Amino acid sequence: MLALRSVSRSFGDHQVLHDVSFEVGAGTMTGFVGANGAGKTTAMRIILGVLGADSGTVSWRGSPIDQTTRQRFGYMPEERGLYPKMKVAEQIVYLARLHGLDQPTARRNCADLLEQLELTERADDPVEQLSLGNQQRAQIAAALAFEPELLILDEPFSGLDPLAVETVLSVLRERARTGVPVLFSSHQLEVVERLCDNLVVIAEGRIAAAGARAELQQRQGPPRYELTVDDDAGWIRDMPHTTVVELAGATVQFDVTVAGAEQVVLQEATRRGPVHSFRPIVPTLSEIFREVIR
Ligand SMILES: Nc1ncnc2c1ncn2[C@@H]1O[C@H](COP(=O)(O)OP(=O)(O)OP(=O)(O)O)[C@@H](O)[C@H]1O
Repeated sequence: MLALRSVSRSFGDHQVLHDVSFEVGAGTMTGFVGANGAGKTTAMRIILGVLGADSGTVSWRGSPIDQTTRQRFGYMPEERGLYPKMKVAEQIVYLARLHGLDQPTARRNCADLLEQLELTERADDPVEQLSLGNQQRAQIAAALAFEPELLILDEPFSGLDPLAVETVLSVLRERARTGVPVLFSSHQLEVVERLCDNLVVIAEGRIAAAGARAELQQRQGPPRYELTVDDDAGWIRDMPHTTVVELAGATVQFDVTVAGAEQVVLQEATRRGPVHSFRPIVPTLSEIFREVIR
């Protein structure tokens, strides 16, 4: 498990990270979400040791991270980093070899990854001749080629078309399934909440929320329901432990302040006539964090 504890960092008198703490567990895909400039890249660079923290700690499997440990982390930096003139496969094999893999394993991993990422046909092309989306897939292959223990990816989905997002996602999910923690950044919460079960939300260098998507959705506000009956639903105003949020003729949205109050409302509705629909309203994370991520 990767753990950050109270990590702070300033550039001059601009404090970019304030007491940042979160964890990325084995086998989970964790989305690290925040607006442009929120501090995602800075935090990732601190995890990778490219940058130091002013205070706080980063640990991997309970121990501080050293140079040898870092060698086993796969990183896709924001500025990308493949050599434009080198051929795709040659470069991936080279990088895998740099991380200690023998030639046959490096070649095999490269071929497997290119196939999974649908890049096999471009294996012998120089990186600079690939479209930006394909260059991005090649970057992802490079980060994965040496069988890393941990994956840190800076905006791996930006600029990819929807089909490419699915391809990259399935490759990352497969890694996560084998126990590799995957942390990836994005400034698009609506993308991340669809792609992963765990999220870390950062706003202006502070962690606004962290945890499982389902928990983050539940922690916010009282449970809300929507009911549609046959005619005017105004009677709901007199029901106990309910607060009407919106009433439009036969359809009403209401919050309950006591668990089970919604069942009493439903019984009353049924007693009065036909019920056309009744459902809990679970807000999307984009709705919950609208103020935080713009
Ligand atoms: N080397 C640096 N020197 C000075 N300021 C920096 C440096 N690196 C980052 N910053 C500042 O730190 C803040 C956070 O930047 P960072 O790149 O970590 O954000 P981010 O969340 O990754 O944003 P983006 O989505 O735009 O990449 C920004 O205000 C940025 O200008």
